[in-house]
Amino acid sequence: MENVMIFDHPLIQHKISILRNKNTGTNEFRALIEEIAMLMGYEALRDLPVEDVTVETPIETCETPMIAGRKLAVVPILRAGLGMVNGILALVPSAKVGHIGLYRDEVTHEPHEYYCKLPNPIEQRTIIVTDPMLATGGSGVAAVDFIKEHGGKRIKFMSIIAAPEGLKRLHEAHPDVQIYIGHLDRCLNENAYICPGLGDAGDRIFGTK
Ligand SMILES: O=P(O)(O)OC[C@H]1O[C@H](OP(=O)(O)OP(=O)(O)O)[C@H](O)[C@@H]1O
Ligand SMILES: O=c1cc[nH]c(=O)[nH]1
Ligand SMILES: [Mg+2]
Repeated sequence: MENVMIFDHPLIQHKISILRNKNTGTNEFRALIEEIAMLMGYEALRDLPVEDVTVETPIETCETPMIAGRKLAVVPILRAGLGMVNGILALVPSAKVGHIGLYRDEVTHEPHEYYCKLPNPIEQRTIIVTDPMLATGGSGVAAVDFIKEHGGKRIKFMSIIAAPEGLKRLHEAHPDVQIYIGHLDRCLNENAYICPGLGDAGDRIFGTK
């Protein structure tokens, strides 16, 4: 699938396996989510724009590329996406951070928006949307719809675990969005949870269960 990258790096797979374990506690879970986001971000930011700056080395003056951090925005989908933000900021500390608050209705599984604040203007920025779980894809599609309505153009979407249903839905709704997935799982269950998945990512990151 064009614009879809599914990671097969052993470090990412190893860390995802620890996340899946129901006995992994909140501290370790949170740290792993951040580490995986950083590893995925390293690859997802491969095409980040750079600008030449003048630097004096001990030998001579040269023109050398640096990342224009102000051109990146990280936009987590609350709550669980928040857990990935510091992993990206460790790579690009000067990136701006927006927030989109969405929760899934427990019965219909439809996303409901409760908060949105994006860096302004957003048009010129590369935007990385983070959410560890891409299940039905409803939240991902709604978040990207929203960012596009606000003028966002260069959008990347990063999820640690995806169900085939959610990946297909997001890719079909937004084929221009570059999607990065840590692992593609088997399917959704009757409650729209990912199988085998890792349970409720937000609850596990914030210890709310
Ligand atoms: O692809 P979907 O079917 O839309 O499901 C995925 C969404 O569900 C979870 O959020 P949740 O509603 O549990 O909110 P939370 O992050 O606050 O726990 C998850 O973090 C995604 O945002
Ligand atoms: O498996 C799932 C599906 C949606 N949200 C989660 O946190 N986990
Ligand atoms: Mg949740």
